[in-house]
Amino acid sequence: MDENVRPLVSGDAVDLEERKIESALRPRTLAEFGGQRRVSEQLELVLHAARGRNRAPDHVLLSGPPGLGKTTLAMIIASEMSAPLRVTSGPAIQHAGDLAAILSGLSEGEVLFLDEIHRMSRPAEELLYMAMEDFRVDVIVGKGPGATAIPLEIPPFTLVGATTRAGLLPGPLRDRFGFTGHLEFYDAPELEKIVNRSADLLEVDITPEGAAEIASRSRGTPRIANRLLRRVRDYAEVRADGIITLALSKAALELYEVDRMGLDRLDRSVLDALCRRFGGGPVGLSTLAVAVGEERETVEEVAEPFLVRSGYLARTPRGRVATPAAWRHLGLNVPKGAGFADTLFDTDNE
Ligand SMILES: Nc1ncnc2c1ncn2[C@@H]1O[C@H](COP(=O)(O)OP(=O)(O)OP(=O)(O)O)[C@@H](O)[C@H]1O
Repeated sequence: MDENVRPLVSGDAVDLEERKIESALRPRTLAEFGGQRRVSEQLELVLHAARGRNRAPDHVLLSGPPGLGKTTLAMIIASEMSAPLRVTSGPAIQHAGDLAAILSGLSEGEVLFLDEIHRMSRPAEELLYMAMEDFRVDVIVGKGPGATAIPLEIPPFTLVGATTRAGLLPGPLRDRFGFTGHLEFYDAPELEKIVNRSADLLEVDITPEGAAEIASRSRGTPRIANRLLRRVRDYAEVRADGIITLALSKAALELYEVDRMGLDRLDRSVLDALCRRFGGGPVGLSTLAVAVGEERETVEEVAEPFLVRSGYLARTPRGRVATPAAWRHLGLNVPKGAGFADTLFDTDNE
């Protein structure tokens, strides 16, 4: 992503200090984990039962847009099971051997968190099938026709896979998870609680209205709520007396270009390109991404879920389409007959 246009709310690069704060704000137990009531309750049951049987819980697949708590839940699973946690990610596992090395180093009951599991290489994926089901991997020794497979037992472990794209996971992989939880965007009261909890941990004074304002502009995402809180705190400390009130939240978020619907620069530039350059669409995702100078994945995974959910953008079989709400949000007149007929087809196809 281009540094100059990195938006405040959807950018994923934070400096070390910010990372430390983010980590300090992570809930440590399911009881502390606000929202996602259904997934939380289901998971609580799975973990409770596993503890009762003194066995590693079934493998868990967590899906949903970035920043909703997948990593946090993986950490909670490990801590609720009093088990060690090992963290890796799909892009880091390019060869089956990389995965074999990780798996063979696991201790009994360990939780292996595999982020972005949909980006793992195919050979590694096939190795994972056997490990998940039989707690065994075949280590290939040698090359070519002389290569032999040596079976290697691995201790029972719990895989926690996380993905923003559950649909991209092959069926056989998905089927090997005993529990699948889909994380939804948070509603405003849930986010408000998260903002208040974080403010408490950061020892920041905040009024209920100030917290509500930050929550309402956080795109249903705790990571964004926490990040906005930190920026508003900066503003409060530098330009005021340190107390986050409604007026102060509004002024700070305006300065950071987060509008009252929670749209940031990236979101607005996607809508802007869609409406002004492509007449509202339909336009293919790749073309749209080039027009806003972003990676296809950034547009699809960072901006679109919120734009679709907020009713500004629709995915149709022929491409992305701006809805009348998008035109209005940009202060533009809605053109007559601007191809909204397809908007009922919510599909990933270009
Ligand atoms: N339910 C929650 N209650 C309180 N804070 C939360 C909750 N969910 C997430 N957070 C906070 O939001 C931040 C982001 O969460 P997390 O890293 O778990 O998201 P993620 O879904 O793994 O994102 P990504 O897919 O980008 O890795 C964390 O710092 C955590 O403090």
